[in-house]
Amino acid sequence: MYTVENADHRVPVSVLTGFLGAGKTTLLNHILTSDHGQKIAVIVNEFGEVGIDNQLVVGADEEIFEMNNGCICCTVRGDLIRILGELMDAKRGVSDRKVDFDRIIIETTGLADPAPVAQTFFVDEEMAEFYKLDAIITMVDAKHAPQHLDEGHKAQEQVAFADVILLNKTDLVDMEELSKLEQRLRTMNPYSKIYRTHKSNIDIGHILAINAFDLDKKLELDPGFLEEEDHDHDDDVTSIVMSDERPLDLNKLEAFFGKWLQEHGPDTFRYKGILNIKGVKQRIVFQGIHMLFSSTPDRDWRPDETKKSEIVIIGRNLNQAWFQEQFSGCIMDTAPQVN
Ligand SMILES: Nc1nc2c(ncn2[C@@H]2O[C@H](COP(=O)(O)OP(=O)(O)OP(=O)(O)O)[C@@H](O)[C@H]2O)c(=O)[nH]1
Repeated sequence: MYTVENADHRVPVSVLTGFLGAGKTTLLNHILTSDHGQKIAVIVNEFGEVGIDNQLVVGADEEIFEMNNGCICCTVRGDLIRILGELMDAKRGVSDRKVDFDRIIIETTGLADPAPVAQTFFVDEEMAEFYKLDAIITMVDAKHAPQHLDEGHKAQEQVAFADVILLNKTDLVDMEELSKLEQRLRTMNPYSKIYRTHKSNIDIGHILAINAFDLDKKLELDPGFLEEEDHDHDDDVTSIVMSDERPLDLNKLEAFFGKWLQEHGPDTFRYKGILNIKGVKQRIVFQGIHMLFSSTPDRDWRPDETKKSEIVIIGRNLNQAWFQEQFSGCIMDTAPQVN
């Protein structure tokens, strides 16, 4: 269980993930050469002996830290924590080395599972106090994505975890293919923002300092998501959206969450929600990654807004009927609340 408070003083971290060759290094170069006026420390994880990516990254002012001996998500997570720890000490001035930076970007290998990387910032208390996970940015290669998604769990997971998806290499496919792919991505992950890019060219404001992990942020679902239909693909990664305006029963909800985490935690990659709980004047916001779950009271419901619970779950082989039944079981048997 984690809570996030006084988020503002912490150093934001962006995690850049994506399929092999999708354009991560191109994006990194775009960020580092843009006129953003920030000092960025970059942690590059290259799978293999030689960190070729390091040589391709431009920008002399930035500090590049390299992790070489394996994939960031498994063997080197300790290495990631070590580097983050060293950077923290260097910024605090408690080590011989002085490095100043305003934010960190971690470029992961195309094979990395984003979950353990994201979890690092919640599980380790010292990390959580110093760093704040800003967003997971996933690069998707418009040309090869359909094949990658058909073939691999990892590609699907990277889409599942994304807060922002950059649909890159738009020059290599026609509009119809692009729209079809975008729809497929949206079905897998309805709450990420999707931008189409060529050569990873994107307004930096769309990807940095977006606070995607902030608990008090309103749940932002793509408004067109529910209306569109394209069920050509049998992706194991899918999403479930549940909502209701009637208040929820807290005790039943706790039982539901208990069962959820115990029985379905490994399958639910990311979830977010806003809850309208009977007798509670604030909105309750919650989110989680697998079994790491947190919920906190947010602002009061405003008199002019409709109180509404809304839950989005992204995961693998989700049992939609089970989730819907459990959620429905938490609804108090009353008419919708009128403000
Ligand atoms: N046609 C086309 N090529 C692109 C685009 N964006 C990047 N590329 C090229 O695609 C290749 C791979 O780009 P990178 O930025 O190295 O991709 P990456 O995700 O860092 O690759 P890995 O580190 O191997 O996973 C390079 O040759 C880029 O110049 C694009 O929008 N269109």
